[in-house]
Amino acid sequence: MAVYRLCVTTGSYLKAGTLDNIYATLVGTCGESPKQKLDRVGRDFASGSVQKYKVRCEAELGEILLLRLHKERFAFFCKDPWYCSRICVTAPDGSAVHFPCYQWIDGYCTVELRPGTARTICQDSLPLLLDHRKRELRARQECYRWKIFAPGFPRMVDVSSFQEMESDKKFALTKTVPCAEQDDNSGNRYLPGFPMKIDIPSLLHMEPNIRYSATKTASLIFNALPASFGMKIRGLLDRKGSWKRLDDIRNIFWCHKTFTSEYVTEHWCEDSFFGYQYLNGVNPVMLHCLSSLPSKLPVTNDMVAPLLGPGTCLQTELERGHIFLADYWILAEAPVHCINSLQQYVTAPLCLLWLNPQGVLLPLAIQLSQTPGPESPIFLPTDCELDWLLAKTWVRNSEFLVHENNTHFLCTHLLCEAFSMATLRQLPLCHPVYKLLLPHTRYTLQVNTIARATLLNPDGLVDKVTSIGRQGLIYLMSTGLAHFTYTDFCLPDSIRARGVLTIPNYHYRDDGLKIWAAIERFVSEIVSYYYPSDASVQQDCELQAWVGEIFAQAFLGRESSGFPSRLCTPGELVKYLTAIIFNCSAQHAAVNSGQHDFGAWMPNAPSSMRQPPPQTKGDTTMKSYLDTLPEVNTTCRNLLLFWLVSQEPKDQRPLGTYPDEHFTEEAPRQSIAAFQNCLAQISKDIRERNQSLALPYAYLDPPLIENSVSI
Ligand SMILES: CCCCC/C=C\C/C=C\C=C\[C@@H](C/C=C\CCCC(=O)O)OO
Ligand SMILES: [Fe+2]
Repeated sequence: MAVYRLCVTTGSYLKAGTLDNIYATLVGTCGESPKQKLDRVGRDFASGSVQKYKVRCEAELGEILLLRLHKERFAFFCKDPWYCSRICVTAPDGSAVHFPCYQWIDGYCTVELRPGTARTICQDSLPLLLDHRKRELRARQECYRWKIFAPGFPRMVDVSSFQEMESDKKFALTKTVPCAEQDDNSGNRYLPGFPMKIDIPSLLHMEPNIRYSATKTASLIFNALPASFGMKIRGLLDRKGSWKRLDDIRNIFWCHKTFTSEYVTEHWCEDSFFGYQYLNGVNPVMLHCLSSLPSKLPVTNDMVAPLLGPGTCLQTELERGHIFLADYWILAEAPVHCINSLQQYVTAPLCLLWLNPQGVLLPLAIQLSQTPGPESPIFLPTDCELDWLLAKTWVRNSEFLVHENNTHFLCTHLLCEAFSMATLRQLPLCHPVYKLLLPHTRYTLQVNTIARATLLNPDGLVDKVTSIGRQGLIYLMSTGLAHFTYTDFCLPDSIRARGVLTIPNYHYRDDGLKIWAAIERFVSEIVSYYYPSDASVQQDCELQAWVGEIFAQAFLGRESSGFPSRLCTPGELVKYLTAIIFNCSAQHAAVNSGQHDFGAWMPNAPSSMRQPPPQTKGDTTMKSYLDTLPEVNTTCRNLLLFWLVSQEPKDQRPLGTYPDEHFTEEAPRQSIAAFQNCLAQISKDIRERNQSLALPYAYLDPPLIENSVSI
């Protein structure tokens, strides 16, 4: 008789425990144990419990290859989901094998787990294990299916398949009809008290392993309700018409003021703060260094000489690499729509900036369209104050649109969703890249599903608050994806290509590069441990299918994007994984967490403009300025969203924390510890630097960065 001891850990999430019966079977190289019920005196599998059981076999099983967990009905009780964290099996000779699980097991089924030692497909030779990999992936591909949101968009998760799974329907693996056109919109409706439509059905059937935890859901609701209730009872969410005075905007939030939101309210008019936001605001990716002016922006030396001062000229400053451009060309053909039944406007400005000898970035000239001419005057800091303020506000509106739709939603949320999907569909649980990436995909499918149901749906929040609405968003994101490159995706390359390596006080760049380097060091240790040669990368067909699927589904197979469609060396793999982890964590934090800070003072980030851009100078009054900014209800609806998404709902996991121990070998665990030490040092340096700054930059302080896109 051989006795194997099992130590079973149930997760400590709310309702993680189960009343269902759990049985176990051990499969080894020398045979299989009988299926045995895991049953002790008292309550089994309570939330947070660690319980020990014995599995008896007639003879020893040899090397343990698989652990089968069977979940079956208990008496007359109905199905009770179980979150199993891990199981440790101790063999009769005292050796221990760890089986990471970290998943919800729903319904009555059998789950087969492999020991925690990570293995690529090339490292497996036993037919049993090769077959297990295949079956695991087939099941995942059946569960997580791609769907097309709109032509030109990265593909996304098909949530209706979870409902279909529940009702055991049969269907094709990928739906090819764009869902923006095919959906039955009957579930998309107004709920009492809500200012926009909500697509309820898509929220109901989330697969438990990608669903927000109860804590996170409760925290999101808890953040939303008091803020929306406060605005509702003051009538702000329903009040149409212009703001009567700029100062009234200060009173939208009385208890959600932050140090930065107050700073913005004080300094928003200053040119130096306008320039600062290109470096350390929520959209720090726009600037390109110019060596000559583009013909579409005919700024002359005479125009800017008063600002440049004596001893220099535009040509000299161009030669010195001190002239930068923010070009909003992408907005030129964006459709516009109506809000509160009134036509809204959009434009595609060009904003020229100068890095002065004191190291301060200042706006030099603004042209509010891509076509120069008498109807598109070039606005200058020397113009009258309100003309210049209005021109800058138009640029801030363009910033809002490009930032929210492309820098934020497309390049972090949607791309990270595609990475999550490919990881779930193409890599088995035992694959080292799965173990590495899974923590960086946590809650991404869920938050994007919520965003699609509340923001991107017809008459959802995007239609209610932005000048371009949902159709404009679809245009902007598909055009953005068609131009997005691997260079843009990799921070060091993007900094180099944009020529912004030496601008002083560019904290996003400095902190971002340190975090990039820390991730790169960590990833290269993991990769070199599992991929000793070029051949080991090239022959890993699961890895190649994963990268191929991302290329096809996220980047729509566009070769000119520069994204790889296959990986040939460990170095290429390191860069690719580093970029994915950086964008899922740090990049999202940099472009997400400051939305309330920089947007609460609405004129700094207006979501829509109600008058056409000025074609002449000297006509702007405070009244025409206020009549151009969004109406009261539009402002408040947008600020509600900014408030909500700037705070990560509870149940956070900061960058580099891996409480789910997917890696069980010593080497990767040491690499994780070294990564954590490195991030702690970066945090210390950032906090020290911030002490001497008038406006601290903390968005890339590692403890404040989430591992994944989860809000
Ligand atoms: C006012 C109530 C809205 C409720 C929505 C609840 C949560 C939001 C869920 C996800 C948000 C994700 C992203 C959205 C970002 C950009 C979308 C485009 C917005 C725009 O163009 O206005 O934020 O992290
Ligand atoms: Fe976000």
